[in-house]
Amino acid sequence: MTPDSIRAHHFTDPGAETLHGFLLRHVERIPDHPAVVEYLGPGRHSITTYRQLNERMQGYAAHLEELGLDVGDRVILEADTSSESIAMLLACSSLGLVFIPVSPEAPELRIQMIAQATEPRLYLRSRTGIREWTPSSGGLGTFGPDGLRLSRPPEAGRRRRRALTGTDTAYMIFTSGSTGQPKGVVMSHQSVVAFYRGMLQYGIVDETGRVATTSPLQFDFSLLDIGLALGSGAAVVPVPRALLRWPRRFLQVLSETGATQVNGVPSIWRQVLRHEYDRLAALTAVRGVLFCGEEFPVPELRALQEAQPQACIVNCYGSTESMACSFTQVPNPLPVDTKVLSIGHAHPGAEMFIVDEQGISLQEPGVPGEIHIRTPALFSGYWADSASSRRSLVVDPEDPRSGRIVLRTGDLAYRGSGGELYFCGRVDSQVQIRGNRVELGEVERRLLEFPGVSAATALVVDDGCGEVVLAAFVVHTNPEDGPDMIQKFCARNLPAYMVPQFVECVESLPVTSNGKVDRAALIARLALKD
Ligand SMILES: Nc1ncnc2c1ncn2[C@@H]1O[C@H](COS(=O)(=O)NC(=O)C[C@H](N)c2ccccc2)[C@@H](O)[C@H]1O
Repeated sequence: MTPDSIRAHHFTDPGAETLHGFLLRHVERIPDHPAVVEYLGPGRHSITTYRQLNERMQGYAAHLEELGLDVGDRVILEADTSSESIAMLLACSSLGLVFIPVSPEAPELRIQMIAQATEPRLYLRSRTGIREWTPSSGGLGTFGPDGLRLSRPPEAGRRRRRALTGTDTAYMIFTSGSTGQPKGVVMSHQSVVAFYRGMLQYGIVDETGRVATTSPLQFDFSLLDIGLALGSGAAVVPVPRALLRWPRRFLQVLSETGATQVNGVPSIWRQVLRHEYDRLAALTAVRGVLFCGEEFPVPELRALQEAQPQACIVNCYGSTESMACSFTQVPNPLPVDTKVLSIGHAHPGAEMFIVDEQGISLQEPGVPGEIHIRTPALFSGYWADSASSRRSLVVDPEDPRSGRIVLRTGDLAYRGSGGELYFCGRVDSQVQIRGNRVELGEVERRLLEFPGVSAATALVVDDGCGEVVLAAFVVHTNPEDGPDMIQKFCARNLPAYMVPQFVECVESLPVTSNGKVDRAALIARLALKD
């Protein structure tokens, strides 16, 4: 029986796999090593060491601990990635508080929806925040380098839990809701640590690494970046969101902070490749690039490889429900006939497999099936939505009697000759056009073969008369080749029902807050054209 007097200070069972335990495991060994390198403007950046990060976390945790919050209580963190927000998420983790990152740029309605759904005990905003709106109930505060300031304490609560276990929730990420109501992906400590352990076996960065992170904290890509850096004894380099859309400034941040690894969705490279190719090529300190979230258009990927021949480019596939799944190095140079990138095999400790509509596992090359993932990094479920959880967390179709749960991804892939997988769209992105089943990705890949097209998005809209219209938006560098040239090219290379009836050349594709192509915005633009 452990007397209370020697109970762990932060209610953490020493044996538990916890997020804060994992991310701070190098503190004792390299206390004076850079943990976070923050760009402050031309010629200025600040360094937070592992010791300083740990001290700031302990300071935040000591203040939070006085508030009578309990394991499992929710804390909304409105912040971008910074040394403070990392220290704050670690502090929450050390007390078993569930942090829910939301972007300072997130629409008010989205934050209100998340607050209403999760009933947070505390709403914390980084000191640099400018939002006027605040939740009407629960504790309220801001945090910065000088600590946590509460403008409204949380209602008094009573601690019921005795210790934090690995199955307790570390964080919740709300999906973008691009395909319906945003869902809260509930991630346990042991799942996120299991994912980190799998990822770190690739040795993507070493202790000299500086990992530039370009995703909003509300997108779990940022949590991958933080885990990749701190788990490797390297440093996190947050790229200020406001500079990301200015190619020259984006590259200046990378150059002045000494970034060696640049992580982000494909769209972060689009304007850089178009307008600052030479400055990108001058960035010789970059040793690696990792992208995820959607397919990287092959013409743009080739341009990135040419500008950064020394960089190892990794295609990271996965969904928030298991954080990510596979890390596949892009061949350098890409073979000339490359149409689709491999998403390879799952990280060590996990396994991807594909099944047909009957749930039969597919081994033969070239036959598409739905990706399922066996992994210890599974999410716990969607917050307050057991029906959706049951659709994603299913018994292993290859061994249903075992009761073993796997992730059903909703993604389609087929096997290559070596058993590796090739992503080929989402189950729900299969559309019927005049009675024919069409994979929109196949139309996009064909559009990308037209000379000068660097990015393309195909989608279907209802023409109001019960028919669907196949439309395409393309980023195209030879403006004299108009949409009709592209349509003729498609007509020569695709069956008639796959030829976009509407093609528009655009300077850039709209992106969501997470940096993915914003298909809803494109559909809305089409609707306005009627
Ligand atoms: N490399 C890909 N090629 C092609 N389609 C993809 C790819 N990575 C995802 N996707 C797509 O994006 C979906 C997941 O979307 S998501 O839930 O918003 N999560 C993410 O996109 C980020 C994901 N959690 C993550 C975070 C950190 C590293 C890797 C992956 C997947 O189901 C795929 O459809």
